[in-house]
Amino acid sequence: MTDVTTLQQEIATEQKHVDRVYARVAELRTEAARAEREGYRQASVGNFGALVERDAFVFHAARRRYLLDAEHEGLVFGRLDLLGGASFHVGRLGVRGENAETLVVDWRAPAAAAFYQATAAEPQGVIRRRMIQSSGEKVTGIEDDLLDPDAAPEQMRVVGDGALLASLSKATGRGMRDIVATIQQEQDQAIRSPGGGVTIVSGGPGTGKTAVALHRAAYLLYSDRNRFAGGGILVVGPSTVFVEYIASVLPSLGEESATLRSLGTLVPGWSATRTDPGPVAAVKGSLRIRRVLERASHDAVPDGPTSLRLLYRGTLLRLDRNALDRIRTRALPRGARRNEVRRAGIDGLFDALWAQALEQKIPGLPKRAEFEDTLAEREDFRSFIKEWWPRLRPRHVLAWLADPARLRRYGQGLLAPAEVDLLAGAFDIENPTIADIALLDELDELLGRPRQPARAQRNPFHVAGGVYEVSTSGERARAARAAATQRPDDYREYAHVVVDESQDVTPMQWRMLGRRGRLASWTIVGDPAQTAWTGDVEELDRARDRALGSRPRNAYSLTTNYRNSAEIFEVAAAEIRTIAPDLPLPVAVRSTGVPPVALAVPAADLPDAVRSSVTDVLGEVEGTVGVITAVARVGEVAGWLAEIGDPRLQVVTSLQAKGMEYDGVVLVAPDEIRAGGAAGVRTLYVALSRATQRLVTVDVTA
Ligand SMILES: Nc1ncnc2c1ncn2[C@@H]1O[C@H](COP(=O)(O)OP(=O)(O)OP(=O)(O)O)[C@@H](O)[C@H]1O
Repeated sequence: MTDVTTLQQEIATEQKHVDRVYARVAELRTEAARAEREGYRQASVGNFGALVERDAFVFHAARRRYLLDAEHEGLVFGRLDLLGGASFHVGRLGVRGENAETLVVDWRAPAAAAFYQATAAEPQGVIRRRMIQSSGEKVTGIEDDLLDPDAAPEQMRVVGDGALLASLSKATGRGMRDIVATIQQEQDQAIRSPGGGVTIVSGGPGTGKTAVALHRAAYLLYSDRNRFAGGGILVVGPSTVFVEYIASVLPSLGEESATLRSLGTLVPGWSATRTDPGPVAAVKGSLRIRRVLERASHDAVPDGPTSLRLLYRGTLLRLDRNALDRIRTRALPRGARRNEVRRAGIDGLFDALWAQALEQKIPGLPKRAEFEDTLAEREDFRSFIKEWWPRLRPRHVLAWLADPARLRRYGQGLLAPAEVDLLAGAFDIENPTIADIALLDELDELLGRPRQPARAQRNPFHVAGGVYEVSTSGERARAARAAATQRPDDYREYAHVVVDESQDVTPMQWRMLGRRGRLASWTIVGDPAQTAWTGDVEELDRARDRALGSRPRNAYSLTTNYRNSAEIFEVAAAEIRTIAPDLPLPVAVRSTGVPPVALAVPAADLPDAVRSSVTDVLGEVEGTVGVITAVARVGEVAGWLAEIGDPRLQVVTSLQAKGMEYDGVVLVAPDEIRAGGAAGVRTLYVALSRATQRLVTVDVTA
């Protein structure tokens, strides 16, 4: 133990430095605000080039001010003392003094890497690593690691024990705890993996995969801002609940250039939160469904015209259903995109009608070109085309799958009869599921877009009538945080794509992601043991490899569970061991001495038991409490708890619980989650590993 005076003296030393840093930050903030104001004042002067320069200047000043504000809390969190006597402080932001001397090194800078990577075995020139804890601007604690005792000068003091455990024992509240100060070596290596290629991070529950993914986004933006802020970083998570949960973390990392989406909201115009039952999801997620969709995209429109009749110069020309079908199929060879080849369909009609006209020897028949022009101008012909070959949207075609007869036809030879039965009734275009979104995206590609005449390039600064925009970047600067949302809705040129909980991405979803990452490097984080996928595993690997392309890969694995108490993880581990006895599991580093509670009650008593467990757990933890239950039960359970009305409480399905973290968890009827074989066990494993402090399971007795 460190004696109190030594600790106080060391805190006072650090406080002195921290005070100096905050004084300097206050100056920098004033300078940035002044630069911003000055920039605005120049708005009415100067030529076009000067205005652009001013825009850039204002933008950078505003961004700097925003970062200084955002990173205020706990700005300095570490210090390294090096061989040779030098030392420096590490923090959320790099800060220089008036004479350009370094006051704080940014945690993402190469110089700070040793703060995370040095160990006693490999000190990397570091003698003492110091974690500085603070509240606001006040230093409240210090924890040291002496990495190279032999090199330590006599007067060097070492205080505290176990900074990591100290930070882990804090309640988490809503939103992931910011781990920037306590990143561990194995995590740091994944965070700083090269910006190109594919970085694959795997690890069991609570090993910090999500934390690593988000810190990596922040690191990439820092290390190559031009490339990654310019193109943008897309971060994809499994559900909207999860995306909301992590959304607060990126701003706290000082990053605003990342776009966050769930798999159900990746396609503009759709926001799906509903999940399909496992077996349905497996069929909808499999690559076979792509061929089913392609067939649908080439099929005749339901309720479309079944024949064409035209009176031409007193003679009736007619095409019946078979003829129309033949023309359509000829115009749509495999791979053709219906919305792009409408012209071929119309040409097919002209061919057939012209042949009839010749055959019937219509008196005074003009040349073919004139014949076509006359027809093309006729209202009856035009309205036929509109109905026979309308512009199809993905939603139209997906809706056709709700018709069992069509589904059977499209699935012929691709889907087993039992699979067709499974899918019958599984499509509701008014309320699509998360899996349907990937199908809509696929259909968008299969259908294509009508060819538009090329438009003249617009000068982005041109407003109208020769007037040029002069204040755009003022707005841009104010909206610096919203930069990501300024991209068009269907933006697909991301510089980097981060996929969290990647074990649950289906083959069809990999295709959807692949379309958004054609030019990107990738970070993929996941845990195969947590997957709910019941479909073909090889197919899944193939689809993933295809999306990631031949880019070089770097794999990292994380081995320490920072979330669960050892007591809680033991229960989760026992569950997954029933199907994977040899699976390497992470080590939970923290013990609370509080064993999880396992209740079993008759069905009639379940509501009361759940209510009282939830009330107890809310009383025992300071932060959030998650009630996790099978999908089919969630509405009912939410009803039981409606009266509690505590904002810390969240009722979620076992699928929505993916990636989430709560201080206390009440798991309702775990058997119902387990039902359904290995995937059920994996889903239950996820649910059991969500709690940091308290876990109660409430089973139903027979
Ligand atoms: N080095 C660390 N120091 C302190 N806390 C950490 C560290 N790494 C991770 N944590 C914390 O551990 C918890 C779990 O992290 P995270 O959610 O990223 O894990 P995960 O691997 O994505 O989990 P899962 O696969 O179970 O969803 C979070 O509260 C995170 O802040």
